[in-house]
Amino acid sequence: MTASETLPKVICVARARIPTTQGPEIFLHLYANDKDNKEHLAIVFGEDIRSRTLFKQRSGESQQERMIRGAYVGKLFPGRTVADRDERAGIELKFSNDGELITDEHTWHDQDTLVRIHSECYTGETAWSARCDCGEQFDRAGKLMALDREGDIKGGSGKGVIVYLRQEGRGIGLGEKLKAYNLQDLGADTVQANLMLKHPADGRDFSLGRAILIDLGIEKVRLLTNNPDKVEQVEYPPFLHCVERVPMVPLSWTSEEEGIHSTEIEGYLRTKVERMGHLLQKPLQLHTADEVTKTSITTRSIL
Ligand SMILES: Nc1nc2c(ncn2[C@@H]2O[C@H](COP(=O)(O)OP(=O)(O)OP(=O)(O)O)[C@@H](O)[C@H]2O)c(=O)[nH]1
Ligand SMILES: [Zn+2]
Repeated sequence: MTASETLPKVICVARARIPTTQGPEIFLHLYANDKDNKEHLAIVFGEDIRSRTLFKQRSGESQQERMIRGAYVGKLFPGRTVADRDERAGIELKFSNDGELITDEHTWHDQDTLVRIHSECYTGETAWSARCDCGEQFDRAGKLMALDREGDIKGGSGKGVIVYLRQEGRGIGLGEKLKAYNLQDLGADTVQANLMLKHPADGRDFSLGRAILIDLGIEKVRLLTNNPDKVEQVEYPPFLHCVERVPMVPLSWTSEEEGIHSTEIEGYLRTKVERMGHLLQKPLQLHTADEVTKTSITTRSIL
């Protein structure tokens, strides 16, 4: 993907601090755009990852109005009157003559950033579905962004972005996805079911994800995905570059207790690998010496 490809216009409408039940606070950004009328989101770990469209100064706008939109530096507290300066923290943002945010030490830039471009999945994220791993991926992405590392995976150390695209059902919407589930219960796989409903296997468009990342000043992306198409979509020189693909191995593949264990999930993952080219491989199950004398390496059938 090169910069000659048109980038949709996005504008961050509002941002708010969300203390989470998991520990770290996040900054939820809501976007409007010129391609669809959906409210795409960015879940941002780190106060200093700043949306350029949110922070751009608007003529005639008061400091109070800026704070209400979420275009403030540092922390809000009762009695605060200036958005662009946090007296308590001693931080002040600078702007160019035409009101653009000037990137300085108070704004995250030019560093590798852990990113997930995640498509909405109501069933997997909210309805406890064991048909897919979307909910697990969403949770793990957030966890990894808060951690310095998890096993041999370098985390985000409190910095990261989950771009949350309202592309339910790989873009076909929840109603059609429910019909696809019924077709799957009748024996179709997730690709066949989409095609039988006269939809493309995967009709998603990640250009809004690119535009949101660029708006947030992200340049070098460590992308949490198994989907090669997402890696390709994030390449947008000279603005955006995927420096690393960070695999998301299903928890159930490395743990008997954790993760989703269901017949449906095996078929879902199998289809991703065999029919959608996802880069997923079951880790080798190494028998440790104290379990068996032989040191054979056995691999469970991949799928
Ligand atoms: N049409 C259809 N969509 C599904 C089905 N199961 C999950 N989905 C959708 O597939 C999408 C999952 O996408 P993501 O988890 O963001 O990404 P991915 O393409 O699976 O690749 P990763 O980044 O490796 O997770 C969501 O929009 C889900 O709603 C299904 O059976 N049929
Ligand atoms: Zn899902």
